[in-house]
Amino acid sequence: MALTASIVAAAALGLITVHFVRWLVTEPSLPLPPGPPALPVIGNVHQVPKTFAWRQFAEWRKQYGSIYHLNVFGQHVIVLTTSQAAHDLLAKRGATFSDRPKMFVAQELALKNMNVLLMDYNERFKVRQRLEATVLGQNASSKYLEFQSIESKQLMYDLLMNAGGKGVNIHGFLERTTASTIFALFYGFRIKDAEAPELVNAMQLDDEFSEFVQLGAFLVDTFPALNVLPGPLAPWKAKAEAHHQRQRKLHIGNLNRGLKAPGWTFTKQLHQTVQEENLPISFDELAFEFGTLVDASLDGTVETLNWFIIAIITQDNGFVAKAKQELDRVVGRNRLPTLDDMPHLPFISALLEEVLRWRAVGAGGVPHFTKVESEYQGHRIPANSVVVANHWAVTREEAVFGPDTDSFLPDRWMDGDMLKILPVAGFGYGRRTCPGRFFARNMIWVSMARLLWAFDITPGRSEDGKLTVVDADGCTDGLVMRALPYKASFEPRDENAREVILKDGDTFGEDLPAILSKIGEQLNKKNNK
Ligand code: HEM
Repeated sequence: MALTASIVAAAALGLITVHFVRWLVTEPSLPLPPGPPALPVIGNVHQVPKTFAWRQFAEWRKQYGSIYHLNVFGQHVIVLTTSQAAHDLLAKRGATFSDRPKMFVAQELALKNMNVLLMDYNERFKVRQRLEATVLGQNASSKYLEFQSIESKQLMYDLLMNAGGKGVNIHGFLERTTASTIFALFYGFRIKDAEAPELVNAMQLDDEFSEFVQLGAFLVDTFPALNVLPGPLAPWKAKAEAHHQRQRKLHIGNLNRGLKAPGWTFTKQLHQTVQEENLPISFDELAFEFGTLVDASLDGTVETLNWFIIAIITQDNGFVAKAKQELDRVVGRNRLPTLDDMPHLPFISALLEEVLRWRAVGAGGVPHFTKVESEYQGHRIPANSVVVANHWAVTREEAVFGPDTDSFLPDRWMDGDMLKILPVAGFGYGRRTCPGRFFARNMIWVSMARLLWAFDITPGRSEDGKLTVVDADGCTDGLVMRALPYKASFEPRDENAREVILKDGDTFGEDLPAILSKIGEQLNKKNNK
């Protein structure tokens, strides 16, 4: 009896202890980060603007500081507004903060879980990340310089031929340049102009897809149980399936083309790796992997270059003349600058950093997700929170970047080592940092250097000859902040510039298979070492 009583007492004590420990672990012992006051059920939904929400998110830093909390229909959203907070959580605690929020319609229905950007940080994702690094890492990216140089020469030629005088909307030329570089390396064919069906098709699908990733676009994203509804009551199902089929047709068609193309391609290289290493990636999945990379590469690169032109037109406080002086001193007037000149052209590199800061094209940030609860600076970050670094706010931190963060001031990158070691917000953070950043940087740098070396760039003129006004703040909403259409005029700076561009600027006669084979040889020689 005494033994039974002792056992009962011990069991009771044990249970109390377990409950106490569980309470300690699970009960919210720390407060949530501060944030705007929430209403029952809808939380802060009524305070979040329907468009350009990222602007309000950046504004809230003034009231709530470097980390704040929103409630969106019960979903915890943690917004990070300083470089330090973003780096501390998304990079230093990457093992915890590298998943993605569930976007039911986009990821599960429209893409059948085949889009790497939306995948959770799991083994499946890591296999793809490793594959991407073999063709997009810093070392691999150095093998594409010659081809990137050819495409940027073509850009100079196109602008010389088409964008002088009253000027034109040059977006299509920038789009062609990036797309052609990417499509050639991935699939073995170049893009002649912005009307090429391969490019038009990809851009249309990209626009269509962005509808699927708008916050609140589908109620079923918030309540996935609604997906059991039959077709007529669940119109998103047919819409997502039709989109999936269109994407599949495009990506499978491109992959087959890349595998059959003469010379080396990304598709051949990675398809071979998948087979040799017996990786668990089906043909469809591989096709979608390439499709995602192509989509991700176009927007960021094209829009960053486009914002650079707008900076030249609207923000010139002397930086254009300074850049031209540096170029003329180092490069002279008889050849285009090349990526080999980079170490000697620090001001051009400062321009690149400043445009990535001034107009980080993913202004609202790309959301991460955490499945486990954690603590930061005395605040509780609940399990299953969306965690997003607001790039607009992070890039406007005066304590980091100095005063006047809304202005384009490249000199802020010329002195002070602190900025040089900062993770660049524009490419995201930690284990989800953009894998295409080396490739993109080279492409943008060489184009920027050549544009400044070759042209005087001014706003375009209207039919009656008046200078048009370019709005540096006008932009589209969405995941990528695109500038609104504008006209710009590109006149060669001097006869030398015209001659150099004309000399071998039309590059469509180049032997693409030979160039690609050489890239493949160099890449694999290095990889095998
Ligand atoms: C200036 C050009 C570019 C910018 C500003 C940019 C920006 C970004 C950002 C902000 C992210 C999200 C990072 C995060 O979640 O924290 C991202 C992801 C990604 N980017 Fe880029 N990107 C650019 C060019 C490229 C290029 C050229 C490629 C491929 C060739 C590429 C492929 C990707 C992919 C696949 C992801 C998804 C990574 C993941 O979810 O883990 N990007 N990029």
